[in-house]
Amino acid sequence: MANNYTDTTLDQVRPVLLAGLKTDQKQNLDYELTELKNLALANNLQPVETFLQALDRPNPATYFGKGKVEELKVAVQTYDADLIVTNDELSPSQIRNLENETGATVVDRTGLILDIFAQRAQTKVAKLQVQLARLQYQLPRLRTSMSVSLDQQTGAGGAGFTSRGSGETKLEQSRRRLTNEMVAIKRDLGELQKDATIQSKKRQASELPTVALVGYTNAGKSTLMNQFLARFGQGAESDQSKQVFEKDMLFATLNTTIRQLTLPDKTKFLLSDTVGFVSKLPHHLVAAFESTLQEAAQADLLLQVVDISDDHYHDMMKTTEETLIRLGIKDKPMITLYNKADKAEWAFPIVDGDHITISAQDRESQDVVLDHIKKELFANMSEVTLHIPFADSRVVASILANHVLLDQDYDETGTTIRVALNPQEIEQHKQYLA
Ligand SMILES: Nc1nc2c(ncn2[C@@H]2O[C@H](COP(=O)(O)OP(=O)(O)OP(=O)(O)O)[C@@H](O)[C@H]2O)c(=O)[nH]1
Ligand SMILES: [Mg+2]
Repeated sequence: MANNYTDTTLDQVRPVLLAGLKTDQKQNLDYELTELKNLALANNLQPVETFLQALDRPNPATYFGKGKVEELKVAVQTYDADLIVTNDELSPSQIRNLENETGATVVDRTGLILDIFAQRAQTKVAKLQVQLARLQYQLPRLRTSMSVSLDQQTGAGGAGFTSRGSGETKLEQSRRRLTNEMVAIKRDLGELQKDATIQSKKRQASELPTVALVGYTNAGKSTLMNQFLARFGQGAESDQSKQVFEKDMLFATLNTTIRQLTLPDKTKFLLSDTVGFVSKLPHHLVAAFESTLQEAAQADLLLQVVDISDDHYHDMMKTTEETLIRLGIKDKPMITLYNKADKAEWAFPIVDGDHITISAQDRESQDVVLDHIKKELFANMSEVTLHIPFADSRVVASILANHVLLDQDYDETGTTIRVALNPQEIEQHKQYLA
């Protein structure tokens, strides 16, 4: 099967061949290839043709079988394409052999994702995390680039050492350089993340519940965050410069932003926005972004944002679920937001249990989402009557700073108030229970 991406007007971008294996009946190749194509486009590459082969298992030497390798070699010349992108992560020797056989540079899905992350990284932490992931990916592959020329000289195709002496020493030097760099990055990240840990502890101490936006990349998480910030952010946070970055592109967000929202009824909670997911997220990247991604693990409630205008939205939801499990996040309360209903031409807002169809920019949708968040977060609140002596009147003030007053009365000994509190707060104020 060959897809023709006929848009050849973009001559400034590099033509690229996509190639993948079908090894498993259950595999959703169509979804994976659409993703791969989008990842390539995000890297300014123009896919010109897709090559697929059904194999029970990848060829250990060249990943593809002999015939397909030959086809790729011909296509490299036909399209004058010097790049092949593969759907799976290849071993260093598979990449090297495929490069030798086809005469093109081979980049696997992991390499492609790492390159996009590298282009997008803005903050110091994100830059260090991406660089760490890249070095970890490069380390076992060092021999690839070094030995391409060596193999060509000696005519050796298979794995193994093709050179001793100066070449190997250089390899050793490169390895040491990479390893040293990785140690330095980890140290710097450790320092920067110490601050983050302190802030996270402070947040926990503030006892405000946390809600985390999660989901596939480009689903609309940051857009929703900005809409809420503009309406309920803390003073300056509703100003444009304090908004998070939202854009129609893969991996617009690479860092985590947490902000406090205060609703008109005084309800307060923290909302976090973080990196989006894609299927087969490289494990080096997950490891390097661990602390960034862990924000969701700390949350009391997840909001999974789904782009229902994308035909593959079911697969994207599956990818999100799988990624959450990989991060050790399961059994957390979650509200699913079917977003971009305006684009998909679905009716909105529509509530179906914990699934809500919305459009991120629509106020009514936002209100419905907030109602649900409140129900989830404060489901365990109960109305109580407290009798607080005048001597403790600052307790009245502190409760009313965060809660809506349902009823109030006075007598000669103190104030009686009726409010909805959570179990911890009830415990905290139990001496005043009337
Ligand atoms: N039509 C429509 N577009 C939307 C909606 N929500 C978001 N978008 C657009 O979708 C694109 C991606 O939005 P973002 O908010 O950056 O997506 P994200 O989930 O934060 O993406 P990453 O940070 O890359 O993971 C932007 O161009 C938004 O304007 C919506 O409800 N309707
Ligand atoms: Mg975002």
